[in-house]
Order: sequence, then C-alpha cells, then structure tokens
Amino acid sequence: MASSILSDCSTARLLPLRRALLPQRVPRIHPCPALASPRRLFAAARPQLLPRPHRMDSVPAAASSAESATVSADASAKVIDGKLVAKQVREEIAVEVTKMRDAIGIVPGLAVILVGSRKDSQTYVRNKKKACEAVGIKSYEVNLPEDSSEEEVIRHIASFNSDPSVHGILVQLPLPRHMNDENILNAVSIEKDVDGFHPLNIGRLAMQGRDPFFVPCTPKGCMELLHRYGVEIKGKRAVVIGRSNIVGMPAALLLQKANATVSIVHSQTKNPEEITRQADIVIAAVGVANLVRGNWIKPGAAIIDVGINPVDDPESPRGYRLVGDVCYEEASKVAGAITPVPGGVGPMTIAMLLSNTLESAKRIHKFK
Ligand SMILES: NC(=O)C1=CN([C@@H]2O[C@H](COP(=O)(O)OP(=O)(O)OC[C@H]3O[C@@H](n4cnc5c(N)ncnc54)[C@H](OP(=O)(O)O)[C@@H]3O)[C@@H](O)[C@H]2O)C=CC1
Ligand SMILES: Nc1nc(=O)c2c([nH]1)NC[C@@H]1CN(c3ccc(C(=O)N[C@@H](CCC(=O)O)C(=O)O)cc3)C=[N+]21
Repeated sequence: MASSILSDCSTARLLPLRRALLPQRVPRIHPCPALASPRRLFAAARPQLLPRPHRMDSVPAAASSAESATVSADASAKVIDGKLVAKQVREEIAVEVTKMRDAIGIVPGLAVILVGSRKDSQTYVRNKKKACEAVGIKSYEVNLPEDSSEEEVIRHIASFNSDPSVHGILVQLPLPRHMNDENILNAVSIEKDVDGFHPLNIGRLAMQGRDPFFVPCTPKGCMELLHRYGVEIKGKRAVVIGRSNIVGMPAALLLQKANATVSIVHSQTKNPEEITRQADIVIAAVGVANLVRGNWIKPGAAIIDVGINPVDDPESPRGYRLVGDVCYEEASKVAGAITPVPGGVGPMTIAMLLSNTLESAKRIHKFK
C-alpha cells in the first residue's frame, strides 16, 4: 500500500525531460516537514464497486461524512483503486458494445491522430488501441510526421468527421510546437469530440442548464472514482490544483455542477497549502512531483491525484518510475481516501474515452 509504493517524497529526482517542462519558479522537491500526528476525522469513503450500471449521472449519494466518522491516530487512507474500477467500466462497456452490434450491426469506432514520434504519446496511443480492441470498439490510427502542416492534420480530421464508421476522434496532445492547438481542436466535429476539448463542449459544460456532448475523459474519470467510492460531493469544499483546459478547469466545473464549493489553486496562488487544507475533496492536476505534502491535507479528505511525473529510479527496469502530484506516503496517513499513481486516474482516463466513444455511437445511431 502507501509506503510500498513511494519512498521519501523529498528525495525523489525528476527526470531531466520533465524537469525542463516544469515552471521554473516552483521548488519542485520540498524538504519533508515532520507531520503533526494525523487524525482522521471522517472515515475512508465506502467503495461502491459492484454492481453498478455504467451510467455516470445516476450514482446515489454516499453516506455523509458525519455518519461514517471515525478517529484513528494511526490512520491509513482507503486506496481508491482506479485500475480496478477501470476494469469494471471496461467490462460494462464490452457488454453494451456486444448488445449494440447484435441489435443493429453497428460497432463503435474511435479514430486517433498522432503527430510526431514522442515516446510517451506513442505509448498512450498504443494503450488506447489495445483498450478499444479489448471491448470490441474498432480503432483507426493515423500517424503523421512531426513536420506535418496544420492543414494536413485538419484534412484527416475532416475525413473522419464525415466517415460514418467513426464515432469518436481524438488528436493526441501535445501537438508539435508549430501547430495551433485551437485550430486543430476546433476542426473536430462536436458530435465526435470524445476528448471533450472542443470549445463548444467546454462552453456547454460551463453553462447552467446546458449539457456538453462529451465531458473530458480525465475529469470525468476523477468524478467517476469519487462517485463509485461513495464520496459525498454536494455541499463539500473542493480544491482543484491546476487550471488547464484539459484537466483542472473542467474538473472544477464538474465539481461545481455536483454542488461542491470549489476553489482553484494555480501557479500564482498565494498560500496554496492553507487553501488546500480547507478541502474535503482535492483534485491535483499540476505536473509537479510530490507538490502536495501531508500537511496540505485536511484529515479525512478525499484526494484524487491526476499527476503523472517520471522520477529517476535506477532500481526500476525503465530507469524511472511514475509519481503523482501528491506525496502519497505522507498524504495517505492524513487523507480518508486517495488514488495511487500509477493505478489511479490514468486507467480511468482510458476507460472514459471508451465510454464516450460508446455514448457517441449510441447517440448517432439512436440506440438506447
Ligand atoms: N492521469 C491522467 O490521465 C492524466 C494525467 N495528466 C497529468 O496531470 C498533470 C497536469 O496536466 P495538465 O493539466 O495537462 O498540465 P498543464 O501544464 O497544462 O497545467 C498545469 C497547471 O498546474 C498549475 N501549476 C503549475 N505549477 C503549480 C504550482 N506550483 N502550484 C499550483 N499550481 C501550479 C498551472 O498553473 P498556471 O495556469 O498558473 O500556469 C496549470 O494551471 C501532469 O502531470 C500530466 O502528466 C494529464 C492528463 C491526463
Ligand atoms: N488528446 C489527448 N487526450 C488525452 O486524454 C491525453 C492526451 N491527449 N495526451 C496525454 C494525456 C495523458 N493521458 C494519460 C492517459 C492514461 C494514463 C495511464 O493510463 N497511466 C497509467 C500508467 C502508465 C504507465 O505506466 O506508463 C497509470 O496512471 O496507471 C496516463 C495519462 C491522456 N492524455
């Protein structure tokens, strides 16, 4: 569990690549402060793993924190197991894909466009393809050279927009620097925007009484984990650390839609620790290894760690390992529930992509 996954947060070393990408003003690895003896004031959330239909909006509210309160001097947070939930979601999707194929002869299709040859992007795309195959979704892949033009990418998008066998289109990010993300993401038909990155989908997500065609996969995965583990959101204080278009900002919108009172912490926030310490729910999406220490966390809070940060690890076969934005070793002693990295939000992102693709095919073919 906690300590076997991550050693001392203060000694982990970031890989040079990631380090170069990080904002320079941030002291990345903080000295480890002694933790005040943590007391858990409300219990680890109850997992509600089985059985549950694959519907994102119908989750019953969990027991209130007061109802399930416990206090323990030697607390250890409930692990929110994203790998397990993602597997369950994929199984549910596979059943629905088969049902649809048998009933109307339609198989959902996902097109992925990859520009350039970044190793991490290639791995993500390969994993998405494998996940599609495993649930019976057909995948289409286009690989374009790094020096392709924006027009070339947009031509491929246009062709997928009008291809009836494609129900979802994903352009792997980051795009090469010479490309304008906005022009490219705007070209994806909103009905096939399974990433939920089109400005119209984000705009609808932000507005009261409007629904987007798709909710971005990573924030949707975070919410799904909170729901399935019975974490109550309504009336709670939530802090989202990070405000990117693809994770932080939509995560804050979703929490607010679920009736949390939401604060957003970003690189210019003064006293982020103090603000984060008020939160019953924290979603960290920063890209700074171990930024969130144990003393940033309110005892019993639910912590969703989106960060994926490679740090040097000569003992690992790859020479590095992945850690989150939250110092797991410290946080798991204070929090009520926490996602690990790896095995937390990451697998859920892919599961939600499959979910959005299925949802799209159902909507296009009016299949209930
Ligand atoms: N698990 C998954 O499925 C996914 C994981 N990720 C991971 O999540 C992390 C975030 O990704 P993404 O949102 O794309 O990253 P971005 O770099 O686009 O955004 C990072 C955000 O964090 C804020 N930030 C940076 N430094 C600090 C700091 N010291 N204190 C507070 N806020 C800070 C930035 O603030 P400002 O706006 O002021 O610059 C920005 O809003 C990365 O590790 C990424 O790899 C991303 C997508 C999916
Ligand atoms: N158009 C687009 N949509 C995305 O959703 C998108 C993207 N571009 N660009 C990159 C980010 C990142 N991202 C992840 C997906 C899965 C894991 C994942 O499954 N991680 C595993 C670990 C994988 C490993 O060990 O390497 C885990 O956390 O357990 C991580 C990160 C999606 N992104």
